[in-house]
Amino acid sequence: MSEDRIIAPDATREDDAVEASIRPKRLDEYLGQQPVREQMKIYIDAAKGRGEALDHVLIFGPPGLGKTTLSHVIANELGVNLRVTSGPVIEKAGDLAALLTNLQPHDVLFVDEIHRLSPVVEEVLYPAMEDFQIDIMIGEGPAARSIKLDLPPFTLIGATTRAGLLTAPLRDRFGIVQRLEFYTPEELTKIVRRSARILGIDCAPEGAAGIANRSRGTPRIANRLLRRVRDYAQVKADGAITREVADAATVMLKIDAQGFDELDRRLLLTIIESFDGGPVGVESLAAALSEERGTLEDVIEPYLIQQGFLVRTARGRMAAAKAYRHLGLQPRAREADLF
Ligand SMILES: Nc1ncnc2c1ncn2[C@@H]1O[C@H](COP(=O)(O)OP(=O)(O)OP(=O)(O)O)[C@@H](O)[C@H]1O
Ligand SMILES: [Mg+2]
Repeated sequence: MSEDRIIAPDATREDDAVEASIRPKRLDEYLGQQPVREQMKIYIDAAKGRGEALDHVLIFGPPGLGKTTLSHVIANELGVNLRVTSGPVIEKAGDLAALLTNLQPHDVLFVDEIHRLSPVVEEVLYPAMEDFQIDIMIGEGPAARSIKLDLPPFTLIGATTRAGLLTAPLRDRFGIVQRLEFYTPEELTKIVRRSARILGIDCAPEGAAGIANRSRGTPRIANRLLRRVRDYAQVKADGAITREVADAATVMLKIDAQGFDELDRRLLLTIIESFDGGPVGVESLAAALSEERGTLEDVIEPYLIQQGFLVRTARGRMAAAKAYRHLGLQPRAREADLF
């Protein structure tokens, strides 16, 4: 299996280093996401049974939920090569053509951040996905001519943090669309225990649960927290991760019982204190927090919304009554009634 190295924006160097050992390789190691797993198993078995390439797959969901991992798992289960690239890396139509013409039949081409493909490159992708053909221009000026190339049947897997960022014609060309959801604490507990086992970390079930509860529903955060709590256990305790050690370590890391960090709390507090509870537009909120709008929308908000602390309305973001209570504040009558 050959693959190029990818570094996701939110994955640190250390994440990448341990990634290789703990990243699930088979579908039965891919924990949680039950509907996605069940469906993908059927589609994969069916494609293999017919001896065809799997239909193109679009995977979307917030950072760290397992989009890249799932694409590796799919290629492994299909028993084919995985070629990895990303939207911003493919600058010219020729770059994409080179990637596509080098594929073996039934290979998977994984395009991370597929919403960031340039329009010119996207145009080349349409016939490639639909008819396994590309039109490329040879030469320049009056001598330029277009030639049609046949491609081997392949599977494109596209990943994006939000499906809404994709153009409609691109989205329509994916036969399989999977949306990843935040993981439950039980699912994350299983993931933490599996990672601890692989990394040789002594972690009690309650310790794993303590870590899972504070991981914002996200496996990448759970695995990262596990390593930080291990450090704490090694220096401040006897190396074993118990519930007490997990609690004490996460307090040190300023992660609260909800799994919120300082930025989460600052966002809620800003809406409440600077914008009177909202509604406040995302641009104003991003400016007040000195954060990028994209970071707010992709990384911070989804979990706060899913947990019912933040509400997205037509007129902007509002803090829910839960947010006031969590911060030890009194909800106004309006929030108390509404949410
Ligand atoms: N279903 C799962 N079961 C077990 N571990 C998982 C699962 N999904 C993800 N992980 C772990 O979480 C880490 C992060 O997952 P991954 O890199 O696939 O996220 P991503 O959705 O591609 O994030 P990004 O949007 O930043 O690219 C992986 O290294 C993997 O170990
Ligand atoms: Mg990824």
